[in-house]
Formats: sequence, structure tokens, C-alpha cells
Amino acid sequence: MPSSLPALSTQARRQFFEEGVCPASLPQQIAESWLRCRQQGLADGGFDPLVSANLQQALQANEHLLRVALPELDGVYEQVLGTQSVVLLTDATGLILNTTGNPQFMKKAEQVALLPGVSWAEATKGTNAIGMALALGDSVEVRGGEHFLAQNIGISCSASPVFAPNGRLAGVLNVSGDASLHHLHALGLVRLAAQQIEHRWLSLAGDEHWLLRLHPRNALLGSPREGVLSFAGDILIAANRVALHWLGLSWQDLGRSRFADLFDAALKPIAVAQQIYTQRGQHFYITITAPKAKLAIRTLIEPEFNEQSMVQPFQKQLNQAVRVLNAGVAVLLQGETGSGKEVFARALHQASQRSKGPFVAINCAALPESLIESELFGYEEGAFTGAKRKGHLGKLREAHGGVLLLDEIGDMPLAMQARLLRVLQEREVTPLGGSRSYKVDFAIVCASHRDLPKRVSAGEFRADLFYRLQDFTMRLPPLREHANLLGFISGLWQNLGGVKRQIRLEDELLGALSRYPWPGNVRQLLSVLKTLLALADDGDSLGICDLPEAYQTSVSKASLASNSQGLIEQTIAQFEGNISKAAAALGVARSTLYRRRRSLGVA
Ligand SMILES: Nc1ncnc2c1ncn2[C@@H]1O[C@H](COP(=O)(O)OP(=O)(O)OP(=O)(O)O)[C@@H](O)[C@H]1O
Repeated sequence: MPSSLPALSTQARRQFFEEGVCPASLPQQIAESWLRCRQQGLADGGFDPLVSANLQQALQANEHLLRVALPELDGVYEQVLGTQSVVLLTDATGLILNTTGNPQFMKKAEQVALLPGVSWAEATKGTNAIGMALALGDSVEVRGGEHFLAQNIGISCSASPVFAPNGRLAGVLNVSGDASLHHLHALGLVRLAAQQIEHRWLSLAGDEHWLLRLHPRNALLGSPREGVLSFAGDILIAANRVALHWLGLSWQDLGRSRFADLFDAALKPIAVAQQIYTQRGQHFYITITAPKAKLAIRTLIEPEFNEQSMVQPFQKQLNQAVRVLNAGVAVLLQGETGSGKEVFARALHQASQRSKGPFVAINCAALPESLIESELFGYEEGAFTGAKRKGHLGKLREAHGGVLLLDEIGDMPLAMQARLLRVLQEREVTPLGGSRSYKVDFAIVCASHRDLPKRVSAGEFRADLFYRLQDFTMRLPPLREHANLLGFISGLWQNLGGVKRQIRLEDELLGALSRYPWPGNVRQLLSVLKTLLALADDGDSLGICDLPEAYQTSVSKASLASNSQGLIEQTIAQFEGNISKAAAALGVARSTLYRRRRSLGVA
């Protein structure tokens, strides 16, 4: 239902931008974002979309997200059809992966750079719904004049974050439209669609763990509105946000809470809905599915670190890094996403003098900005409303005596970088809401897939912190540059149990796997090998035809890059006319596929 809405008045903008005063009419979160943007000196300007090869890499790295989200994007688009809007999906950094929109509005969207390959993170595009949804980890609406950059005041945007089942912030679903024709229900729509994406992601994640579905109303059990929890043994390992909310849990409870902590019942299969009480006395209808004996396809759940499957990282570099770390020097690991930076850091910890101490990893990109501070520095008892009663130690103090890995350090907000630098210099931590400081002693390893020197020149990363961390920089090569990729694949296959089950990878398959460019690196390779393993019977011999469909197309002789008409039509036929699936297999956005077909005169 479109409606015209009062944009933030020109007078209010003038108050802020010319007189330096924050207008009272500005909602608090928007005001805070404006202040951050002003601090960073953001100004209107052009935009710089990714070159297509890099966009393809981003599309492949976000294959899971796209696969579960694309049907929902279509659903949202149908709802806003005729309202001059564009529906889009971004990755966890705010990079637009896919757009679907009203053709008239698409032109306007392109003018303001609502295009695949463009980042809408707050640091590049100023206050906007996508950037704020990422920073806050919550749904946000930013209307017309509330955008920081004047070039964006003609649009209104509603965005909702999408979380993977393991709590990782995976991306943002957003609807943007003409500011004068704002869609009243857009925020509710994206919130609901994000909920449905999370529900589908978890439901499709495989059946090797206990799966519990719950809803306060029996009739809604089995619908996308239900809560879903997954347990490995009796430990909660994955969930959707609805379930966490109902049970008063947070993502931090994954890997910690046990079934018996949550429910007043035994963990056993329940096929027909039954009533159950939680330990907090809430009442739900539930069903429980027991894990299947044989592993199911689990490409939708990202592989987690598993020591057994680890192939020893490069020994020479490891030895060097251990010496450096033992000497108290920080180690910086640079490498593409999935190239094994965290695995390398863990191996480093194990081989270092601090192996008896803890290994504490924090992913600076996965945490909403508002949580980084308390996660790192901890807080004192009763420090702020909603804080856990007992206070929280914080990762920096947890790492005392061991190794701290700051993963995706390049994504740490600037304000936090200043506090971190102080800790590294003073070796003391002062928790939030406290006056006392605590001595800390840990070795520090940082990892990033970003070009940190470039971020320093762009003013996005503090030079002083960079120089403090880059004493010993190690680049982990992407899989496609691996000196012995065949050996690595075979090692991984053995560690995963393929050899023990006498499942053979035929030469043509090994050859195809070693030629594939692996934009998602080891993470992607591991996911494919696990899928092959899950589908095979003991003693099988596997060839190219056993690969998941999307890979068969890619490794076939046809050149993916050229996307010739024959290949496009063949792929669409292979997926029975499903354009979303065909686009995912070809590694292009759906809108690109439509465009390419139109330019070939097919549609
Ligand atoms: N040497 C290895 N042996 C076995 N598995 C590995 C190895 N290196 C990486 N992996 C697996 O690949 C996946 C990605 O590895 P890791 O998380 O270390 O990469 P990363 O470079 O830190 O990724 P990102 O930048 O996305 O955080 C994990 O599931 C990990 O277990």
C-alpha cells in the first residue's frame, strides 16, 4: 500500500549540515549514524561497482544465501509490484548481489547505484537501511531525507538482516522505492521474508542432527513462522531467530545450551505435535525429528572447523610464524575468504609456547557494531540495562595466557580500533561500566581478506593500529594458486574418511576439481567433498557426473565465462526453466541472465 510521507524537512537537514546541530525530529539511531558519517567525512560522490569477475566471486562465495533467499525475493517483489520499488539482497558486507525491480524504477535505482556489485555499507554510502541493518543486526527503515548523502534523499529503504543458522550475519534483504511513494508495509514485508529465508535455510540444512520445530499454536507448526532448533547430541548448535526470541536465547547460546536447560522433557522423536513446557514455564507445541544414521547432503550448512579433517598447513610458513609469535610479535594473516586463515591460526596456537593457554577467536565482521565493544572488553555486573546479571568477561580477558585471533580485523569499526590499540599498548582492559582495569597477556594473530594497506589509505583503518599489527604478515595463497592442489584434495578426502570407505575419486574428477577456480577456497572445496561423500556408497568410484549439478556445468568443457547462448539455454533446460537456479549455476545474477537473454534476442 503506497503512501506519500513527509520527508525529513529541508530545514532539519540544513540545521545539521550547515549549523552542525542535530535536529530533534531525527530518530536517535539515524542521528547516531549521521554523526558517525560526519566523523568519517563522507561526501556525495560517484560509485565504483565491482568488476564482473569480483562480483562473480562474491556470488559464488554467497551461494548458500542466494539459493535460500532468491525465491523469497520473488515473493517480496510480487507484493511490491507496481509501487516503483526494487528488491535486493546484499552479502554480509553490504555488497549488492541481486536486484529485482519495477523496470521504471530500475532506471532510478541505477542512478543512485542500487546495483549488483555496489557496496551499501554505511562507511561508503552513509546512513542507509542496508548499512544500518548490518550495524544494528536489526530491521531498519530509512526514509528520504534521513539518508546522509543528498544523492539518496529521493529514495526510501526498508531492510532486514538475514542470519545463517549458526548465527553468522549473512546478508540483508532490502526494498527501496521512490521516497514520494513509500510502501507502508515494506518493513514488515522484508522482516517476514528474512524470517522465511532463515526458516528455509535451517529446514534444508540436512538431517544428521536432532531438529525441533515449535510454535505456541498447533495450527502454525510446520509453517515458515515456526521456530526451529537443531541439536548435535543434546547441544544446541543452530536455530532461527524466532526460536531464539521465544526461548530468551541469543546467538551466543549456540554451542552452550543443552536440551535439558531449555525444556522440561526428554529428547526423543515426536512425530505428531505434542505440548511441552520450557524450563521458564512457557508452553509450546513441538515435533522432534531424530538424526538419520547416514549423513545427509549438507552443503547448506557451512563446514565448521574440524581438527580431524585438517590437512597440515604449509609447514615452512608455520614454523616461521611460530617463532615470531613466541617472540611476542603480532602475526597478520592475509588471504581470500575460506583460504584457511583461522585453521592456520589454530595450528599456530597449537605449535606455540601458549598451546596450553586458551585460543580465543572473534570475528569482527560477524558481530553487529553495537556488540563488538561488549564482546571484546566485557562489562561489569549491571553495567547497562539488559546486561547479564553477572557481567561478562569479554574476549580480551578470556584470551589471557593464550592466543587471540581477531578475524576480519579489516571490518572493525574505527572507534573500536582506537580502543584496541590502547589495550595493545597498555596491556590492560577496562570493562564497560567499570572503573577498574585488568592486566592481560596474550599473543595476537589477526586475519583479513581485505587489502589493509588500501583501507589505511582510504582512512577506513587506523594507520597506527595497522603498523602495530603488521610486523609479520603472511599471505595464504588462494586454492587456485596452491602448489600441490591435487595432493591437498587427496589429503582432505582421506581425512574426511573417503579412503577408509574405499570411495575413489576418478582421475577425470580429480582433474576437474584441481582445475576449478574455487572462489570460496577450502570452505567451498570441503563442502563439495562432503556432499560427494554423503551421497556415495562405500566402494563407489566417483566421476564428474557425481558432482553437484552447478559444478557439472562449470567444469564441463563449455566456457563459463563466455556464457554463450547454447550454454545459457542448456543450463535453463537442465533446471526445467527455473531461472534462479540456472543463474546460480552459471554464477551470474538472475537479472543479468534475463538481460543477457534479451540481448541475444531469446526473451
Ligand atoms: N588445511 C585445512 N585442512 C582442512 N580443512 C581446512 C583447511 N583450511 C581450511 N579448512 C576448512 O575450510 C573452511 C574455511 O577455513 P577458515 O575458516 O580457516 O578460512 P578463513 O580464511 O579464515 O575464512 P574467512 O576469511 O571466510 O573467515 C573451514 O571449514 C576449515 O575447517
